[in-house]
Amino acid sequence: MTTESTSTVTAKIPAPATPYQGDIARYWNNEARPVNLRLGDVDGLYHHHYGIGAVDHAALGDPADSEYEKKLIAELHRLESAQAEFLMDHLGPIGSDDTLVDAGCGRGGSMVMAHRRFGCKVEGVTLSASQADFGNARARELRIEDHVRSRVCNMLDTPFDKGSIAASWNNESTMYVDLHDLFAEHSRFLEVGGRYVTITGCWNPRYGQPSKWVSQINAHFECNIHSRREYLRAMADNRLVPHTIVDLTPDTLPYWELRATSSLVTGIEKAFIESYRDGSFQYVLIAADRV
Ligand SMILES: C[S@@+](CC[C@H](N)C(=O)[O-])C[C@H]1O[C@@H](n2cnc3c(N)ncnc32)[C@H](O)[C@@H]1O
Ligand SMILES: CC(C)=CCC/C(C)=C/COP(=O)(O)OP(=O)(O)O
Ligand SMILES: [Mg+2]
Repeated sequence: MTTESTSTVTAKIPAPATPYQGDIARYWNNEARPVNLRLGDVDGLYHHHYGIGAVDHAALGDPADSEYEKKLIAELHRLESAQAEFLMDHLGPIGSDDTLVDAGCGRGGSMVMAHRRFGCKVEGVTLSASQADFGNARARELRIEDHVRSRVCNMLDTPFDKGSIAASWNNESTMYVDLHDLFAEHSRFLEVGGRYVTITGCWNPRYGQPSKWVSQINAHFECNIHSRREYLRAMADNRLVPHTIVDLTPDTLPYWELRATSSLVTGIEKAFIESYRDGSFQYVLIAADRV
């Protein structure tokens, strides 16, 4: 929907902090998978996360119908937006004067949703200049650029003042960073009493070690999935006290099972489905209070 390639915010792009961050910037600068763009085209909210909730089979109708694929795309998108709404349900009371931070903001779909829901400012950071440009162009189209801004910035080293942010989140973006470094930074810019929320995939310590499926997901996305144990330990070490933990694994499986039947498959569907089924991988929400 938006293809502008320049923006005032991203005009000066900082050098990557590490060679790995350079790899991740390149990865997301070059990403243009139909499974993300065609879903975003449904209503202009572009996500890079997965979905939760029951599939509405009545809305999908008959697979033999010529409109079925279009309905399937709309249904996958509805489940992805439901995931972002569920994350936002856990941010606590947010007023229009507050500022939120989306750490690893992708193309900015969640930022638009948060602004629409709370009327607040939302600051997003991504390593990818194309993503930041895309998000800023979308915000201009929606005339919300005074409230919603993406910038190219390392989430481990942000410009936000100490204690200045009411709530922050990572939506499927924690697997690219060291969790101690990440939570130290959220803890620094969050106000005391503020809320931190993540939805993430993590390997399950009860399984033992990362399964072959988890290793496949890491290789596919060039990321490094952490264990559930690591999240809780790193939060505890950084004044983030878990308030709510929800195992979303059963809620995300219908999304994956539906996606696996679509024309937009990317080849990673089997690894998610098998690892969620064998218990080696979990999809979780963790909401924590900054104390
Ligand atoms: C899977 S996408 C998730 C995007 C978004 N949260 C969403 O839900 O649509 C991962 C994002 O993390 C970002 N990312 C990874 N490492 C980062 C870092 N060190 N600093 C800032 N962003 C980072 C990538 O640039 C990308 O935008
Ligand atoms: C839960 C885990 C382990 C997530 C890894 C991070 C990631 C790449 C998320 C989805 O991005 P995307 O929407 O660009 O991926 P896809 O193209 O597969 O939809
Ligand atoms: Mg996607």
